[in-house]
Amino acid sequence: MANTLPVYDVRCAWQVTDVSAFADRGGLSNGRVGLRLCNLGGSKLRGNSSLVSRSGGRNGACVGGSRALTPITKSVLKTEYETPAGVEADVTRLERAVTERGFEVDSRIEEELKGEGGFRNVRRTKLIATIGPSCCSYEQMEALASSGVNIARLNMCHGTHEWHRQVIKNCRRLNAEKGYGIVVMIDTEGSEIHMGDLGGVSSAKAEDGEEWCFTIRKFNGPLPAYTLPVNYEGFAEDVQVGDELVVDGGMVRFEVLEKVGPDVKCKCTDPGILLPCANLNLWRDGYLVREKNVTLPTISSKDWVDIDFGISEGVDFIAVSFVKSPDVIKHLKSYVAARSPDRSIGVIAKIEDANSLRCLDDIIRVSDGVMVARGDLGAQIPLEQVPSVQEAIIDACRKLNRPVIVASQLLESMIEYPTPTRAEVADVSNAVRQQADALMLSGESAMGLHPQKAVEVLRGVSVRMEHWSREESHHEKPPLPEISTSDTGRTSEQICNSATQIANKLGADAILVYTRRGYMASLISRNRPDCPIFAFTESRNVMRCMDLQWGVVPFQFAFRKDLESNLLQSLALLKAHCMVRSGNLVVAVSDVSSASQSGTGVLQSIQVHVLS
Ligand SMILES: Nc1ncnc2c1ncn2[C@@H]1O[C@H](COP(=O)(O)OP(=O)(O)OP(=O)(O)O)[C@@H](O)[C@H]1O
Ligand SMILES: CC(=O)C(=O)O
Ligand SMILES: [K+]
Ligand SMILES: [Mg+2]
Repeated sequence: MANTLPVYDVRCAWQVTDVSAFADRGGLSNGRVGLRLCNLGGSKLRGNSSLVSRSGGRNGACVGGSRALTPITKSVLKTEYETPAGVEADVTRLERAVTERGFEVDSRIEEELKGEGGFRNVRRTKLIATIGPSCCSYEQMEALASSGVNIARLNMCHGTHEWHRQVIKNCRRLNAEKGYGIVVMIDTEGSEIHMGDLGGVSSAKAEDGEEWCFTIRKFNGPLPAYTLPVNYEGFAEDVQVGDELVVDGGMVRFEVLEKVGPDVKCKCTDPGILLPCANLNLWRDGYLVREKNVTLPTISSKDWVDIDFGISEGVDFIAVSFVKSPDVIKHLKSYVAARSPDRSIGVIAKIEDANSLRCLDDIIRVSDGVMVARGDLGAQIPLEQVPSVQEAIIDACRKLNRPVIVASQLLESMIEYPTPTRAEVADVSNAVRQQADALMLSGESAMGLHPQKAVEVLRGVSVRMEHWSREESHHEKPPLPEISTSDTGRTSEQICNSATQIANKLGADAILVYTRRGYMASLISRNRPDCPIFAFTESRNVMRCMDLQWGVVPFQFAFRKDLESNLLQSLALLKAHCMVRSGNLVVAVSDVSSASQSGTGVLQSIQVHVLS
């Protein structure tokens, strides 16, 4: 079998290993493995479904799947906190930049601003890439970063802490050596019902009509044929004969035939590729069976270990899977605040559990951001509801002033193919048009064949659609409801709303905001102004956290005594570095309190400045 492989463009060793594992398992005949590899080599066989069946669903390319290579090992709870790896180098570089140059900004943005397009072409939608075996080396990550990735996501369902630590190190190194501002997000596994690992192989294929056994028995090493382990002890008790078992958001489906002790015998009704740790959902008489998942903790004991790992590594965001209520987010936020008193870590609520839709606003209010996790969400609510729920979540986040990420299957076919489908481009465009703060790649970057191309597609589509939306809906934005409750909050909010209106009316090139914790930057971003938002802050931590927000370009900068001095000083620096030009018009606001000359209180103002 292996002899046939070199004929084709098989790109890296793990794919070959993987295929042999696959072939050994007897999942596919040798001939078909050969054909699949053919396909991995490029686009020539595209659409030739008689040769390459895509009935494996979204994971049709999963001979390239990778879990077998990075088995999950048991992690050890870290109680002592070390200095997060590489954070020091990153901080030192930033401090040096701030002292030597007076400010710090992501080198990629700096290049963009110096270029032809200047302000106008700055991408407003932020890009997130899940890091996996296809893109985890320093060079591969550099390629993704140079194509515009703002945030690296680490899915704690896969890989060891050692593996994740190395990826985080690569991020720090890129920031320190290349001047990038890559932000790090971890994503918890959650304890919803899912399959265990597949005894060391990276995937298995279930064919139509085959009988498989889902079992709560534990195995060490290879699994018996047609057997799949389930992580949840109550599984065999909870299922009923006739239930539909939906795997991985609908990629494979089974019907429950019979229960025998710890084993549940099922018949495959929708064939496809089974991946380790894939989520399982039960449907009965056309309804999702919810009871079982309600009793499982949102943050499992493994998740707490992973969260401790994230805190000790100095990550910027923690995304929580299968959030059901606001309480868990509140709990985690206070835990993180106690464990990491000097650095804030943003907590992102993933909306993928049907229960979360009943208390969506409350969840959004207590979170630092939200993710529309369409993969699992699509298994818990009817698929045709996903687009309207996505729009509702985006709107709710805008109203409540929280950043929102649209995730999963944006460019799913690019796991295999070098170009996206037209439908995928339309889906990405739609999310950009809805003005989500960020778009996220999952398998496309983690285990796909074209991670960099996928990022480039997101970037290209974002810039194009943002441009088009600005032209189309100029000044037609409906007013947002007021969100502030305190007097100072209301003042800031009105200042930001008015600054945006002024900037839009005057066709400003940028809004400059001087902000200590990023709140004012978020209030401006919430208005989705026509021009980019340059957000100056003193804190590196705030700078990183602001990078999730739509249209915000974060700068680190040492504040002067008042808005006017900050404005003049930062413009002089930007001009000296060719990032602004004569004739540029900027609107500036600040939450850095400046005592008025007469000493009678704090003055907030909007300044308009045309560069000489
Ligand atoms: N660190 C990793 N090591 C190995 N494979 C990975 C890693 N991260 C992601 N992958 C692969 O990429 C696929 C898609 O990644 P993604 O993060 O969307 O995970 P998922 O398991 O589908 O679940 P979810 O996103 O709902 O947590 C995974 O199924 C896995 O095969
Ligand atoms: C991202 C994720 O967890 C999902 O779509 O299910
Ligand atoms: K996850
Ligand atoms: Mg999910």
